[in-house]
Amino acid sequence: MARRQIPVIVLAGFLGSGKTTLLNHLLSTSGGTRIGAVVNDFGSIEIDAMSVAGQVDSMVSLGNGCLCCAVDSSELDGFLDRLARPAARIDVIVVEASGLAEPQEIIRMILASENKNIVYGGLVEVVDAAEFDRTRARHPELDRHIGIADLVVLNKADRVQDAARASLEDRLTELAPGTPVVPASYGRVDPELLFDCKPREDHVEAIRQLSFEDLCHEEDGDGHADHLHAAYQSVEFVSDEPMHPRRLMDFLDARPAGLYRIKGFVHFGVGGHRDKFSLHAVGDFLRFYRSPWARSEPRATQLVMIGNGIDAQALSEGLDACRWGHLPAEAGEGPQDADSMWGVLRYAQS
Ligand SMILES: Nc1nc2c(ncn2[C@@H]2O[C@H](COP(=O)(O)OP(=O)(O)OP(=O)(O)O)[C@@H](O)[C@H]2O)c(=O)[nH]1
Repeated sequence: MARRQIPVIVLAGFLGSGKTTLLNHLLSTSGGTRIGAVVNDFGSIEIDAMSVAGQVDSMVSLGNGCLCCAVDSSELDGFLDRLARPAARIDVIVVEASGLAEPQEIIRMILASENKNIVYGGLVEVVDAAEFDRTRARHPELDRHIGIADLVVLNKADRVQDAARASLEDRLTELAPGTPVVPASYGRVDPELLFDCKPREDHVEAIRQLSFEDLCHEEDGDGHADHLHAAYQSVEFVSDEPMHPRRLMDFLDARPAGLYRIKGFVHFGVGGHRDKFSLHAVGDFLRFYRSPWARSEPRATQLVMIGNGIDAQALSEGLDACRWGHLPAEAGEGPQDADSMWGVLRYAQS
C-alpha cells in the first residue's frame, strides 16, 4: 500500500505572538503522533530551538535568519528530507516560521519540494490578541498573512476582555472570510484541528484518540486553563453506500465557518475511481489523498467533523443527502459517470 504523505504545516505569526508556545503545546498533547519540527529563528541565538528541545522527536533548526529570505529552497528541502525519511517515522511536520517571515514564501518552497513523501498541510497564523492593533499599524502585511491562513489562532485571549475578544474575532473574520478563528490562551488549541492524533503507545489505557475531555483535564492542572474548547462538538458519519462526488463537493464547499476540521475517508465507487479517498480539511484547507483499499477493509465512508457552534443534525442530513441511494433519479447520473469526480480530483493527491 502506498505510504501516506506527511503533511507539512506552516506555523506563522508576528514576533512573540505565541508560535513556540503553541508548538510546545502540540508536542505535549498529540498523543502518539510523532511531530517533526523545523524551527526557524530570527537571530543567531536559537531561542525557539532551545525552547522546544527535549520535547520533540526530531528537530532541525534553520538558525540564523529568516527562512523566507533564503536564496533558494534547497536548505529547507534538506531539512524536510531528513524528517520525511521513513526511518524517522514522523507523522506530521510543523515548520515554525520566524516572526518576520513571509508565510507565502515558505508555502511556495514546500509546494515546490520534489520530495514525494510530503504534502503541504496548510497555514496556521497565530495572532496576539493583546498586540493586534499595534502590530497591524506597524506591519500592514499582517492583514495579507491572515487572509491566506487556513486557520487563525487568536492567542493570548487571557489578556483581553470578552468584549474585546469578540470584536477581534469579528475583525479577523472580515480579513479572512470563511476561515475559522480559534481563540486560545497559551496556544492551547486541540491538536486534532491540525492533524490526526495517534494514541500514545506507552499508555496501555490510551488506546483511543485524545479527546477534548482529556485536554480539559490536562489544562486544569497548570493555571492557564482555557475552557474554550468545551464548546467544541464532534459529529460522526458512516455510510456503506457510496457517496455522490458532486453532492459531496457541494456539501464541503458550503461547510460552515465553525466547522474547523473534517477527517476520515470516502468511498465514491465511481468507475475508474474506486480507491479510498482520505479527506483532510483544516479550516479552508481541503485535500483528498488517494490510496488503494486494504484487501480486508470494508468499502465505506467514515468521517469525523469537529467544530464550534455547528448544527450536528444539519451536517448529518447534508451528508446523508450525498449517498447515491438517497439521490432522486437524475438523467445520466450514476456511479459509471467518471466526470462527476472532477471536483474531487481538483483537491486530490495520490
Ligand atoms: N499571557 C499570555 N502569554 C502568552 C501566551 N502565549 C504565549 N505567551 C507568552 O508570550 C511570549 C512569547 O511567546 P512565544 O511562544 O515565544 O512567541 P513566538 O511567536 O514563538 O515568538 P518569536 O519567536 O519571537 O516570533 C512568551 O513569554 C510566552 O510565555 C498567552 O496566550 N497568554
